Amino acid sequence: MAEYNRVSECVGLITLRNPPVNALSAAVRQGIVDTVQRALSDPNVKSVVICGQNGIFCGGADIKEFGSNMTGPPLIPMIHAIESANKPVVAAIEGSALGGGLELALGCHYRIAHSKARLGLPEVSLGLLPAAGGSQRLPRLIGVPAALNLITTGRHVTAAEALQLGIVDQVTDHNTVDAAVKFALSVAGRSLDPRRISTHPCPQQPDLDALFEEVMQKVRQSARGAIAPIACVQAVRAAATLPYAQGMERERELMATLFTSGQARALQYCFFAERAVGRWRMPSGARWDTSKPRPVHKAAVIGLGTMGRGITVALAQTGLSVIAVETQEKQLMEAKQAISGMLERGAKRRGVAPALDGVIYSQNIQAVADVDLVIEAVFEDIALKTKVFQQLSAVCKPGTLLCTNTSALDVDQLASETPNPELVVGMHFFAPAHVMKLLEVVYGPRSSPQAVATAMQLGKKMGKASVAVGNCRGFVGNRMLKPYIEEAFFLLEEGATPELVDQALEEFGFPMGVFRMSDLSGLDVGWRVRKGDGLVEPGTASGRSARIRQGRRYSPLGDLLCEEGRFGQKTGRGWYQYDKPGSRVARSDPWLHSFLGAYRAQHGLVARRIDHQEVLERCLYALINEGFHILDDGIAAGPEDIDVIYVSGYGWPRHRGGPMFYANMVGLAKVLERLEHYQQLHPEVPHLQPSSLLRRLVASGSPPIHKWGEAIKKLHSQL
Ligand SMILES: CC(C)(COP(=O)(O)OP(=O)(O)OC[C@H]1O[C@@H](n2cnc3c(N)ncnc32)[C@H](O)[C@@H]1OP(=O)(O)O)[C@@H](O)C(=O)NCCC(=O)NCCSC(=O)C[C@@H](O)CCCCCCCCCCCCC(=O)O
Ligand SMILES: NC(=O)c1ccc[n+]([C@@H]2O[C@H](COP(=O)([O-])OP(=O)(O)OC[C@H]3O[C@@H](n4cnc5c(N)ncnc54)[C@H](O)[C@@H]3O)[C@@H](O)[C@H]2O)c1
Repeated sequence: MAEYNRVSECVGLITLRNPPVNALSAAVRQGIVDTVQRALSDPNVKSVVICGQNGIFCGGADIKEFGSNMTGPPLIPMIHAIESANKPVVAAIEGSALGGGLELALGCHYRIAHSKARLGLPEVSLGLLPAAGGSQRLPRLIGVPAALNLITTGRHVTAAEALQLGIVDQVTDHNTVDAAVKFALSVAGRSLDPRRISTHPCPQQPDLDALFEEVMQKVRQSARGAIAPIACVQAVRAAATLPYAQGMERERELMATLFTSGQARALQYCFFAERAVGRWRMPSGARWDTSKPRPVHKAAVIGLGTMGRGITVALAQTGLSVIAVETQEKQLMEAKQAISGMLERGAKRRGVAPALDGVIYSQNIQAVADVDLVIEAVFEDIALKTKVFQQLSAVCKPGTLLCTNTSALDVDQLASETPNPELVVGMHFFAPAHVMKLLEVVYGPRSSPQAVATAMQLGKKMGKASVAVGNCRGFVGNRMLKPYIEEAFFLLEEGATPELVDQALEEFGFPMGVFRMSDLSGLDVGWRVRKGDGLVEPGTASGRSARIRQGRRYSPLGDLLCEEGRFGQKTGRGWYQYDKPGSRVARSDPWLHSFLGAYRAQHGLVARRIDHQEVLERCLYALINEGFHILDDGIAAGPEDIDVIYVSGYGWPRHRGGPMFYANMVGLAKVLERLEHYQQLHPEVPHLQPSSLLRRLVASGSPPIHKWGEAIKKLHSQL
């Protein structure tokens, strides 16, 4: 709703009231229509101010309404009525003015913003475009290049940048509503014609065609198959080349296509999923809203290799004091230099002072005695980690939370080696830890809810998409990756090339296919894990039996490449070749193709034609199938947790919503049918055997994804 008051005798003050972000729900839109009409028809009112309650102007259209039948007055005529008003209307912007919120403000004649406010048109990240006139008014106000940048990226700008761009007329450090009321009084009676943005032409832009061509090319490249950024460019082009009314018609047409698209559904699902994972729950019944996190002021990182350095930076950047411990002197010196560099570069980017003094370096584990939380990032070796945890338990003050960044070791086992297993959780960061958005917070049966709450809160402070998951081999992300990678290896054996597999996955929307990714992260990483699992048998045994290990199909292709010293980018050779070790540009490698030919011949395999569809089905459905196992096992509390992990940590294209959302879109029955098909062809591959949860969901009528939680509970209670 919107509340109306008369202030300073002749200013009509309209306050949007719809917590938490004053989204433009049907009731708010009706409230605005009614209160604007009331202000305009009151002869005592000379000007109008629109603001939002609780320090936020407006978070835009109510996204929750999009999936339903939309009722209430539409936004476009509502904003048009404001712009056409014969009394000045001033937007008082505190907090955020985003999407429809900024479009509402652009319909006002003036905009006053608080210095801490943020403004933007983020519709593109929801698979939409600013379709309440934003795509037409913003270019008219700030010019085509700046509008293209804001609308195609959806980025939020600070009040200072908004002032510089000309989006707002004034920025205040004081009470924004008071400033806006004062301003409204000062402009009462002035001509409003120059203030109606829709009546302006777009500022002249030389070589418009070349500009749009260049932007379109860039946008297509970075969109990786997403359609909204392209529609955004088309809408701005309409603003630049057509009269306003025709531009609005084009905006409507483009929005009509986007609004009902699967991509918009996927992106809006991601928006809510990212918020839903913060409301974590454990199988014990412990939950986010009943578990109080401990305060963390001082933290420690043990082991300053690749991960420890990034974790130290991430912690220091949130303002924590960090004790960084490394046993090797040379490593410690190198780490100090690397961490300082990262902090300096990060601070420069954010325009703040680097938190160099926030980090204290030490070779002595005793230095961590008074920290509130420790993150261990030493070598992946259970004996070493156990020793470190025992030392920490002896050194740290009572109640210090002990976290491990292990990628694959058993968090429960580590916990059981400490006197206080309830204080132990996994904090699984991804490399580089100060950049990657994802954090898996891994709890074991003995982790206390408070420990989980503390790690989740710390993750949020670091700006991570933090997801609480149960303990199992590979947790959620890496466990699902295993069948995906294995299928890719099998496809090579059957006739595919790394180029074909990668192309199919990249066209699907991954930034890198599985083989280019493997070259980047290093083939030796998986090799070490497979060796540890007793799967690697050096040598050149041939035939089918050489490819069955531990009772299931196994491809030694990755091991054979490692035996050749081909570890990927770092050695300049892997699934592709590189100009030199460390180079990033992958080129097709004739050696690899002859190697594959010789391998198939040696194993009696006949290469067949494999198409993109098969690559996608085998790799992605195997991964999705593991996701269903994970849900069935209770390792992830819901499909949103899996999807957030994949979108924020594994490059799953956001416009496809994550693997479980994708399965829901494809249709569970279809996923099941294809898995059954491939399982018949490859009976020796257990990960192609459809999960019983998938079967049960299909048997219960394939409920939509937001009902899976309920369905899983019901199915479990029937077991
Ligand atoms: C605002 C934020 C920056 C606040 O962040 P903060 O961290 O403080 O809080 P949270 O993010 O945790 O949010 C708290 C809570 O609020 C929920 N929420 C936030 N924003 C919205 C929203 N806009 N709508 C609904 N709910 C919202 C959030 O989910 C949290 O609740 P939860 O229970 O999930 O924990 C931050 O929240 C933020 O960034 N919000 C999103 C901002 C945004 O993206 N805005 C744009 C929205 S889309 C839009 O505005 C579109 C406009 O251009 C209007 C277009 C008109 C459309 C009309 C339909 C036309 C149909 C076309 C068909 C044509 C047919 C034909 O003609 O033929
Ligand atoms: N590298 C990745 O991509 C990645 C991703 C996620 C998780 N992890 C996990 O993070 C952990 C660290 O991995 P990394 O890649 O950073 O390893 P790394 O080899 O780069 O660094 C480990 C560091 O720990 C130091 N160290 C060893 N024993 C120590 C001790 N007792 N006290 C203090 N320091 C000690 C070593 O000197 C070394 O500098 C592992 O458990 C790994 O599985 C790695």
